[in-house]
Amino acid sequence: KLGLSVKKDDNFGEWYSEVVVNGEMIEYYDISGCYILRPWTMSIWEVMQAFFDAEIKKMNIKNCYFPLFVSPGVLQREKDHIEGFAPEVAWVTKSGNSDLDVPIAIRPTSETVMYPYYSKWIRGHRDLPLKLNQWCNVVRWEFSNPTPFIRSREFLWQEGHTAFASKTEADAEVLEILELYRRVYEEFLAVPVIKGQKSELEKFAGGLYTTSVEAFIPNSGRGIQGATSHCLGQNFAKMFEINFEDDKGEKAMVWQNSWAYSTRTIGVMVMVHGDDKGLVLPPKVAALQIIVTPVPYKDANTQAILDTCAATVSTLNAAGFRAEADLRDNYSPGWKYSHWEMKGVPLRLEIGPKDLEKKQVRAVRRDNFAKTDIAIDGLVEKVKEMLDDIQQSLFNSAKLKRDACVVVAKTWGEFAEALGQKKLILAPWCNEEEVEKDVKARTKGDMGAAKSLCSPFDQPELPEDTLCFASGKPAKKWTYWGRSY
Ligand SMILES: O=C1CCCN[C@@H]1CCCn1cnc2cc(F)c(Cl)cc2c1=O
Ligand SMILES: [Mg+2]
Repeated sequence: KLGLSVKKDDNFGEWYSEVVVNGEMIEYYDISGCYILRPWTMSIWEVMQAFFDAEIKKMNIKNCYFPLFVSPGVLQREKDHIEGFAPEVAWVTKSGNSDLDVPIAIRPTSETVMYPYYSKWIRGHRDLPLKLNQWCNVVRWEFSNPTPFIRSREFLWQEGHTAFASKTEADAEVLEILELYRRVYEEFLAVPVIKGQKSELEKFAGGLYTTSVEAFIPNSGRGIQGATSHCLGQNFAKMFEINFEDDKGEKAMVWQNSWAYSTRTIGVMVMVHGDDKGLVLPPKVAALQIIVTPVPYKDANTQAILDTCAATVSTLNAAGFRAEADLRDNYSPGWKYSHWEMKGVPLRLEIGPKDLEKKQVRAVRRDNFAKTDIAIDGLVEKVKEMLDDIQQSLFNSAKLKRDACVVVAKTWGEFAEALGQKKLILAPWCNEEEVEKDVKARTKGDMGAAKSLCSPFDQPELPEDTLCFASGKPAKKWTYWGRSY
């Protein structure tokens, strides 16, 4: 396993697919758009899952599991927005040699699977709020260029589906969940995101409004939806007759939300932090935070070096860190350095004869390659400090880089120029759907059209006479635009 054959800034697509394979996160599979998630990926997924699962349990949201298979009649219940998605529904049509009388769909999302039972279970206001989540896989047979983690035909996610007696409760939960998504990205993956609302054109067609956390990939100049939290209003309640007798004895429809994040989060993290030596993992999610490597020297006391490595690992593990020693004697120190750098391990501790003598270790950071000699005495404290600093500085540098990509555009000319420079564009918009469609039409091309990404909750000042960048009409709000995944 030598180094990468391309540089991140020279051939981003090729760099990405090599990094996820050489970093032992992904193995390509013989079915297009499907990928093997190796342990190095699953450990990252599990760290995020542990955090998010604990947080939703504090909100009294319960986990459940609904079937993978959807009967066709039920899937078509929500026909208005389904027809747009019909081509990506995967169907089971046979078992063994015999055809099924009725083909069965594989869930692309679970609204139509779950809501007939919400209707059955919700009778009176005492049955509310009903708040369920499931950790599962979904299948969408997409045809646009598949990319590990970012766009695959099967992916892992959580999908939350909640029902309330009032809109107020639903509105509050939408934002509570969105804040958890921000924390997943910013506190665990060290990726900056923008919280905002989707336009009418970009929102989930079956819902009332959509909020999202939007990330940005500087190398490709593309925005990417990081996670999404919808208020569904009473649309699904109407369709699936999910109503209840309220405390005044009146019949009322429930107010619902649905929200999800997926393994796409991991792809975003790789794209943002990776470098030309491979993965760069934020310590919070790294399966291995510290790798200890012996640097044996011809006549030095090799056994003492190996013993010190092992002892250092037990000390660090006892202190709650995820540390291992690479004591394999069939690989050189140099080989080990590039191997663990490729896998993105945040911190390496080298122990050679000199270090043994001085009762110290040589610490090497993965993010900036800084080398520091640390006394074995007080090692745990120093390692904690370094890992915290790596986590914070990964976020800080990603935020600086993302902010440097943001351009404010007030006219079409400025917008088009910024788009050509692969920027993330913040522009005043009249909020008219026709104008948004026009922007898409005018920017169509082999790089894909520009689209609205979100209108940030954190709105900059909008002076009275500000005009829309695209229509020249009075602007209503600031909105982020760009090409996207
Ligand atoms: O984004 C979320 C959060 C978690 C629960 N679901 C919603 C909406 C999902 C939209 N969506 C997304 N993709 C879909 C693909 C399909 F083939 C079909 Cl039939 C439907 C959909 C579809 O409704
Ligand atoms: Mg889709």
